Amino acid sequence: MAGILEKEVPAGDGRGLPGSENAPVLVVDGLVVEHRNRTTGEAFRAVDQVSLSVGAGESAAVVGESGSGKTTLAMAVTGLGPRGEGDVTLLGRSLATLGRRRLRELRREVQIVFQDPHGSLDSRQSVRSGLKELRGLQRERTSWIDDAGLLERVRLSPDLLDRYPHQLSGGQAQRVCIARALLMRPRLIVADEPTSGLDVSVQADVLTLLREVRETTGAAMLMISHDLAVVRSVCDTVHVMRRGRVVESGPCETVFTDPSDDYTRELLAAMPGARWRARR
Ligand SMILES: Nc1ncnc2c1ncn2[C@@H]1O[C@H](COP(=O)(O)OP(=O)(O)OP(=O)(O)O)[C@@H](O)[C@H]1O
Repeated sequence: MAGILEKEVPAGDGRGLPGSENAPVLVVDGLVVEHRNRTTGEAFRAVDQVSLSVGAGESAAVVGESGSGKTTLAMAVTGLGPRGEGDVTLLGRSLATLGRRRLRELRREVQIVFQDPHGSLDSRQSVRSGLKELRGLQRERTSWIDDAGLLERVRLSPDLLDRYPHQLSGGQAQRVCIARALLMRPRLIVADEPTSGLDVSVQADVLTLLREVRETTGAAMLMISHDLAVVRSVCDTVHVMRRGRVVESGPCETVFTDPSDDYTRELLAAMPGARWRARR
């Protein structure tokens, strides 16, 4: 199939920011994030000494069962949740050292695709008016493509531009979310369980699309998932999280075929064989 994304996406404004093509886009070093237990009020480490890095054009996954700290980690590195202690470096800049203005500029380089596409879109806005609002926020950065062309890139008909979120299927809504992320030409895409709210029939298409977006834009991707089959189909490296800690990291092929940690083995054993063994 001829890739709709085959045309190159122009570099984002952030190309001028520190961080060469080969330098890691995201480096997390010894990150600790605490929450308070909702019942007892005691602090506990939801993320405990986590270190990882993702380079341009690479895709890293964080996997683990529910409550292992994946979302807390994603929120900390995107600045949407508590930042915690330890260091998060984005495009060569340590988030802790940046003032509010520089932090806001740097955050433009990051786009997040969430699990619930309908919840991510403003129910009062048509697809077109949502895009218009985004363009209004950053005119220069978003002027590289028109709305119809953008939708075509994510294999949606321009006819959908005048629809409201409730008039879109889950798969269509997630494609709109990916289109909105693509419009901003991010250097880092954080995808938090991007297919788990979708029908199985459209999951593979959305994953393929995410992979194409990453390959075409050269963005780095950090994918959060509990689904090892999803991770294996999209990511280069995987970090297995348990109770806030990374218990195993490595290339997907190695971790999935020859895991060194018992917990990873348990996760793999819990997967239906045909699914996680299925290669790209
Ligand atoms: N705002 C919060 N306040 C208190 N505790 C929290 C908060 N957010 C998350 N937690 C707790 O921190 C731990 C890690 O949660 P987190 O959502 O990061 O895990 P997760 O691996 O993403 O889980 P899931 O896959 O279910 O989303 C859990 O015990 C969770 O209950």
